[in-house]
Amino acid sequence: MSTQNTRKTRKTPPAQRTPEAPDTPDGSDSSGSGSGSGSGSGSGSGDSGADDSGAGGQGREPQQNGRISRRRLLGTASAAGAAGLAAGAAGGAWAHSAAQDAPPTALSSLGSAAVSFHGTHQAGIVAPAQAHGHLLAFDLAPRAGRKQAAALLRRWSEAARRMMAGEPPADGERDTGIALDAGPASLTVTFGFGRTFFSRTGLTDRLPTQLAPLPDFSADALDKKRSDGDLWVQIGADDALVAFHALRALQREAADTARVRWQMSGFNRSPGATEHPRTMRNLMGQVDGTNNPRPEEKDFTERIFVPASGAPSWMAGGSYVVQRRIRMLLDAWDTHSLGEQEQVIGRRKSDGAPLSGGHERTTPDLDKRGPDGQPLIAANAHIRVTAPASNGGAAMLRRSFSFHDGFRDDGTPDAGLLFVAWQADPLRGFVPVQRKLDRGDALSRFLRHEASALFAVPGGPRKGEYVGQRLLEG
Ligand SMILES: C=CC1=C(C)c2cc3[nH]c(cc4nc(cc5[nH]c(cc1n2)c(C)c5CCC(=O)O)C(CCC(=O)O)=C4C)c(C)c3C=C
Ligand SMILES: [Fe+2]
Repeated sequence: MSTQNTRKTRKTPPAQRTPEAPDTPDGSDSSGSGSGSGSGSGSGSGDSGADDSGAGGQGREPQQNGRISRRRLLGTASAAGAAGLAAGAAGGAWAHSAAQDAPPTALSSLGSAAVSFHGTHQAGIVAPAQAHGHLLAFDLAPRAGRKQAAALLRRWSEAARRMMAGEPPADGERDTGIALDAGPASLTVTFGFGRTFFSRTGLTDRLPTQLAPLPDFSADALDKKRSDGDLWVQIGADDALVAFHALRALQREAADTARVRWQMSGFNRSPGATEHPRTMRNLMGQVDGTNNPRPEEKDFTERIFVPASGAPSWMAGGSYVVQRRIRMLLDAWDTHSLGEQEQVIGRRKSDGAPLSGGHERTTPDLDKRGPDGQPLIAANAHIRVTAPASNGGAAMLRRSFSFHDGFRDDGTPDAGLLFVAWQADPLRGFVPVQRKLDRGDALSRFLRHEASALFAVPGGPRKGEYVGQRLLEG
């Protein structure tokens, strides 16, 4: 599978690094050449076809996503301690003077990971979700049409390409400076088009049938002001300032052409926070993302992406994203015992293993019964109701962010999941599964669906192209 490419940038020249600190877990130099000549000197050539895989929601193995340089271990306190121990072991006057005279050594490798803007698919779909995310929709200004929209997408694409490479968003323009000192920190920027974009720009003949409005679900209590929108932007980065810098740069660039309709911010676990890369946890404490489709599965690409021969042609390599703000009733959730909580999902809370036995990656046995004759995974357990086998094979790639926007008037947390699901066709992904959930699974009574949106996310741009060019100029 060819997806967007990844590479490593090196902000810290080799001369500034301690000789004890290995570049990679096995101690080999991840730069390949070892010349450390700045951006693009890493093991990938930037556009060489390296895979942005790693399965959304899965733990981040350096070898899985090719995005991790100088081992993220160095970003942890224990790693900093280990580096200190190594320096101590070298001992003597050299170590002492090196500590005093050498320029400061980078404590973290998080910043140096870069994702390429170019590729078959846009960045920010297959790569694991970053620690910080901003999801926002813009509406075109009343006087803005197709020409202004095209100019905006061109400006946005150039700014995104530059920031994802660790550069300021525009040449010769005063940057805000918010991300100064940091590398790209795995920044990805992803752009999409909502149904209303096509009427605003006179492009209704190019409206994909897949952008038909989602059906009404009985459990929905949607805030229209925080739903839908002409344009969608997803920003993810492993550094909060890098993420905000991108958000601010794109919002400034929109200028008079488009206004923010809504914005939601979320988070995930920081890389390096766990001893080993692990699947994410959500705010209910569950391991979340285990049974996502995986890039190595043979039907992954056809499930998630529009094929090259797909219709409309401008969506080749693209995907459809459903975003929902789902508030969790955490106070109610917390009143339930561990056993009850595990029954709701059908998996163990500690390690995500199915209640039918095994470990996290064991296929759940939906037929297995306990000594009482009852199914070990309850009839209304979330994983039974959402399993592709229960929904005519419907599958989606979930790549969500948790959110916490303070506390509501009643004192309960305004927190939950910014659910983000990717699929080649929402009618074979989100819609049938949500229809089933809407009839009631055990989890639904702890959730409130408060906002919803569906966007067409075109394929990744080729070099020199901007996102959506095939739609706007094709
Ligand atoms: C319409 C689709 C889905 C919504 C909405 C949804 C909300 C939601 N889910 C969790 C927590 C978990 N979901 C898990 C699995 C899972 N969920 C969906 C779909 C929706 N979830 C699918 C398709 C699956 C995979 C099913 C399977 O094939 O086994 C799990 C288990 C671990 C995992 O596989 O990820 C958890 C936990 C929350 C908290 C939530 C809304 C806030
Ligand atoms: Fe789920």
